[in-house]
Amino acid sequence: MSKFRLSSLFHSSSPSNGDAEAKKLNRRSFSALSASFRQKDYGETNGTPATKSETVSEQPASRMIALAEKITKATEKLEAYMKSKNLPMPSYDVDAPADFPALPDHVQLSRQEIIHATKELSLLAHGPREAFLDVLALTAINHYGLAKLVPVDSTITLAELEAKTSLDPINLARLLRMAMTNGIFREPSPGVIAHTAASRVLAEDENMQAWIGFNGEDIFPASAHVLQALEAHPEATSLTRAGFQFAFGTVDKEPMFATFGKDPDRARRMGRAMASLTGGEGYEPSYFVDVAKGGYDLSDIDAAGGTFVDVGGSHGFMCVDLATRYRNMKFVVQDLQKTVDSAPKPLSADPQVADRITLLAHDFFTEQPTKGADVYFFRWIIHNYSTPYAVRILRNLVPALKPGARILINDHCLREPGCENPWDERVMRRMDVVMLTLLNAQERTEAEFRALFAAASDGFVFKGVTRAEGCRMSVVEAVWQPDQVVATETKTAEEGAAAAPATEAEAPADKTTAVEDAATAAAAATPENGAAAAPSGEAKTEEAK
Ligand SMILES: C[S@@+](CC[C@H](N)C(=O)[O-])C[C@H]1O[C@@H](n2cnc3c(N)ncnc32)[C@H](O)[C@@H]1O
Repeated sequence: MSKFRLSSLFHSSSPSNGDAEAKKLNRRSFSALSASFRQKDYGETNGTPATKSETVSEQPASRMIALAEKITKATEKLEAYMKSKNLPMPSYDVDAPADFPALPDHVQLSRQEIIHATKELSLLAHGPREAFLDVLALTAINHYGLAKLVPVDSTITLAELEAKTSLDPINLARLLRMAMTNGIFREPSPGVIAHTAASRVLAEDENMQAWIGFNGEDIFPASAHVLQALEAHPEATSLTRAGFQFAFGTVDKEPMFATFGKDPDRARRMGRAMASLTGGEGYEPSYFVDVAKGGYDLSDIDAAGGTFVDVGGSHGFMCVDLATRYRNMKFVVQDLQKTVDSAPKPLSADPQVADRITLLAHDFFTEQPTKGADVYFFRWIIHNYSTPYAVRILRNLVPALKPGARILINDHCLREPGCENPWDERVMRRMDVVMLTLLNAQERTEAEFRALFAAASDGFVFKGVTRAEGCRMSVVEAVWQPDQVVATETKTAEEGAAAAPATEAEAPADKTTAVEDAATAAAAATPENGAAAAPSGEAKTEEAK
């Protein structure tokens, strides 16, 4: 029976601290919630999905224990029967039977009890915000705003609800009832609809609405077309030939950001969704800024009054944090013209901070204009691009680099399968596949980052990857050592086929124009922009800092 066990996700790896826990539960981001799987158990205060007989506020802990006991008893019954009949125990070993053996009714009942009770226990352990699993029902409920039409404190009949939507009664009921199987809404009596904690989140949390909309209406259709994209263009490097373009009829026409640039509501939805994902626990800028937390130490550069360039730095929130910590060095935040234009001015209320930060319009597909800086920093940039584009971005630095200049990439860095805790592994690998789906881009392993620098120039000496405890993002570092450059011209010619975009549609020049057109959308995808509009108290607005 060894392979058939409750997920290790439910085991706590460290006891929770009251303040930290409260902070986490208040934080309205999906990454924050998922992080609780890495570090905490939910304890006795967590709610249950409401059932007909029990509500969230009644005896939540006893429901968890009752379910666990039910699972144990039913499992014991099932196992006793199987042993008595000499049946093979359930297993996921390669030679294990693919189907359960036929069981007498009373044993089959035990098996069903295990399935239902583990599902309910799993929902409880996830918490209401993570109950959002089945795509169609959820997307439709979100699209039609049904959660907002159901009163929080009372109930509504299906007929009353139908009168408030354009959905017909049959489809309305079937979508709601499908969602109920995931703890979203409940039907306390036939035809009467009430909220659960999960559907209430859907009614009240705009970040969640954005996340479900982006997932269901953008990522989901794009995912369904990834195979078509891969069949047609197996190299999967073009920004205009991803699943997204096949889904929305824009193959060889425009990258995703350009499409979103034409539709501000859709762009805002993506911005808010991405902000919720990457703006929370495990992704805070402090993991880079705060040396005590394992962040990157810039004291030597600060002491020398050096310069830090944040390439694609949006509105400069990282540099504001860094300049607040390091009081001597200077900062340049580079982004597309429209993003620079929309940045708050001054960037910080503290003139000592603001005066050391320069905002500069720069397209990273052109030559780096800030020469001789100490650090060139890319946060959430390189993972947006397939290798030919990423190499081009790095190579555009070369004319500006002085010996010893550091290039820091702040992205996910994928470890060997199974080395992350299961939840983090899932989050990071899902992000990797979403990058493929939308942009033909990717998350990278250390070896892949190393290869990226090697393809860009021999002058980049790869230093390695560091990652602060509790952070999902890594810092990938290379140093410019021009004496390492050998036969640059020969190498450039040799690697051309591998590193340079092969077709006109893939050429960065193409992409640059499209991205310029879509600067608003691209900017909307940044954590601080999305969070600025969010209701959460954790919003990372510049004003808030
Ligand atoms: C995903 S956001 C990352 C922003 C920021 N580095 C962070 O950590 O949140 C990507 C940023 O790259 C900018 N960007 C996109 N294309 C660009 C280009 N060709 N040149 C410069 N910046 C660009 C966008 O405007 C946006 O601010």
